[in-house]
Amino acid sequence: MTTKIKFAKMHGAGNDYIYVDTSQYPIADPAKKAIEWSKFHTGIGSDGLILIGVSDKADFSMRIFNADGSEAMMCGNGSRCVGKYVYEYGLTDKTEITLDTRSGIKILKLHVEGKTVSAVTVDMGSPLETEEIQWGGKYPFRSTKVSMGNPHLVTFVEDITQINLPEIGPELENHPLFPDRTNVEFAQIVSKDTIRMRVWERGSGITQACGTGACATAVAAFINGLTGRKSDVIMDGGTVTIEWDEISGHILMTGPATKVFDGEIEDKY
Ligand SMILES: N[C@@H](CCC[C@H](N)C(=O)O)C(=O)O
Repeated sequence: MTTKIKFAKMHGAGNDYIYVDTSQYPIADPAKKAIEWSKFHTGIGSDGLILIGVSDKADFSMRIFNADGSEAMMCGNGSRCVGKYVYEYGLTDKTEITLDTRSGIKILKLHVEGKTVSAVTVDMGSPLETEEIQWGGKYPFRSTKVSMGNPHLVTFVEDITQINLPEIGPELENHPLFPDRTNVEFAQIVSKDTIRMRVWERGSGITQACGTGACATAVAAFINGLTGRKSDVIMDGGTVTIEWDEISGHILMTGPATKVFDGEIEDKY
């Protein structure tokens, strides 16, 4: 059988996903569709698939599938785009939205200009665990593990241009220390409130940006005394601002959300 699925292609700082409103277009096998549709030559082309749905605990729900079909716990850039989607497609007129994710309920604050959402601030909750790793041998650096609901490994280096991310990214993603694999960030401190970061994402490879990765990087920078509580994280596709609130202990991520195009694709099952 074949049905037609309407979707939106959106990106947050260049981190691009296919967004489907499952209240209108249920997807039977999202892991399979994420693999098929994410392919650049034979699919739509994306870093993965995001499903927007209903929730009995929050205004909306979000599920995120990487380009390899694995389901992740959370997506920072995706959550901002979900905020833009539900407002601009008329699913809500609220500018403060609760979002049910596999890593808990997140609060989105929409920055609206006219009828358009230009940016979104997401309360990402508290970082769950942090741990320092002193590598030896092949890896001449120290890294910080940070969980933002999903796992990250952040390494600060003097010169980020010297990092061969296509080689070291998958090695660290699949290192035996991380049985569930990990997202891998390399970062360079630019100033007390600015960080340059590149990412190898678990399940998607090099992406232009990673919201949870930016949060993890800002957390690792602060706990290592490299920055203050608020910093801009500059990634290949754009910049997000991360603030670790001293009173709540929560991470606030502010950044852009952009629609690229609307489309329709046949779902054969
Ligand atoms: N790009 C996302 C994170 C997507 C999930 C990640 N690859 C994982 O497997 O944990 C973001 O913006 O946070």
